[in-house]
Amino acid sequence: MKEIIALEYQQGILHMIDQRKLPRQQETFLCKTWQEVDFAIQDMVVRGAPAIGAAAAYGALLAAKEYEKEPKPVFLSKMEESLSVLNESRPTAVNLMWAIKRMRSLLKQYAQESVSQLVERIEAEADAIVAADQAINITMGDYGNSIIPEKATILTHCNTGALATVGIGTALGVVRQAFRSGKDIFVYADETRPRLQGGRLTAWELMQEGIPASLIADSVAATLIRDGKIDVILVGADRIATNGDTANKIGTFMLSVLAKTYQVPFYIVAPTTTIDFDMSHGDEIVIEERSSEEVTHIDGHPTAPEGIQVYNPAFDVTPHQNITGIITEKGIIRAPFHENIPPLKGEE
Ligand SMILES: CSC[C@H]1O[C@H](OP(=O)(O)O)[C@H](O)[C@@H]1O
Repeated sequence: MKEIIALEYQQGILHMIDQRKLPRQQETFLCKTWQEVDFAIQDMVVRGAPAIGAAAAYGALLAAKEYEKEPKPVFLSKMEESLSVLNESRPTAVNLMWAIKRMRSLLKQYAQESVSQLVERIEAEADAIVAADQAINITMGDYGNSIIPEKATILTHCNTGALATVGIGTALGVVRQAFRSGKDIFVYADETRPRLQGGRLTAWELMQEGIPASLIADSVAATLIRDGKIDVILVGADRIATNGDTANKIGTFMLSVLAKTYQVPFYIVAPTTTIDFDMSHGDEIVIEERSSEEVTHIDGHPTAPEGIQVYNPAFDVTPHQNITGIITEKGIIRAPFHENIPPLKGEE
């Protein structure tokens, strides 16, 4: 089975699957400049917390290549300008800011080196972020598979697969590992209004993999949960506070309330790069608001009356009290999360 690769850097160009066009058109979006990466993240050509972190890292590399002929002071100044813009391309997913922070730290730590050496280090760092995410996805998938019963019916929300990462996925990575390990699982995938990441992207990934599944309108989940049809709910994350409060795609909070009411296990699946160690609770998380057209149009066709007011938050925050566990590459973190969320490596 051909692995899905959301983005790939090849000889000065960042190749991305254009996720705005899937599943009916499989097109590649080419980024030759950091500004094109900034646009691609904002317009969700590439999306998903880990994937946009990797995209931003290669955006930094494209900037470094663009400015590498400049004198070092000019190079460093222009790099900071580009990193600042990339850092603002989407506000909620912490992986983006984490990738930019890694590039800033690298430029500071090796500021005495030549520009060409700095460019090489930036490329190596971007490649390392990709390699790490690929490995982390497998480890998380295996930890997650340990809590998936044989013949489990799993509910997913949004897209948390290969298209949201640079590996096999987070929550959908757990689904993949369970399926690949031979478990007879079934998936209900929320279509996830308004951008339909579930209906377009997760459905496509599940069919590519041959995983038995049904696509559902988001509101169907409540009846399935009430009627005991769901054994476990797996969702991704964009930012996790150190008390376990988690920002994820809009609609996640509602699922968590249903899960708690009907005692269905509700797991977040995310790498520790999604934990914001500077944030102690979810109230502080900035929730991205996106355009009205995402709600009033489908595939560019208007569905709502012209001029209707729209409120379109792209994420919501699930309180830690509703979360059974957080599946990471370091194991499954359970409550009390503020005690069990591991310190950053090197801060142990
Ligand atoms: C690997 S989890 C990705 C996470 O990102 C998605 O948001 P978006 O499609 O807007 O980037 C969603 O919240 C997923 O859970």
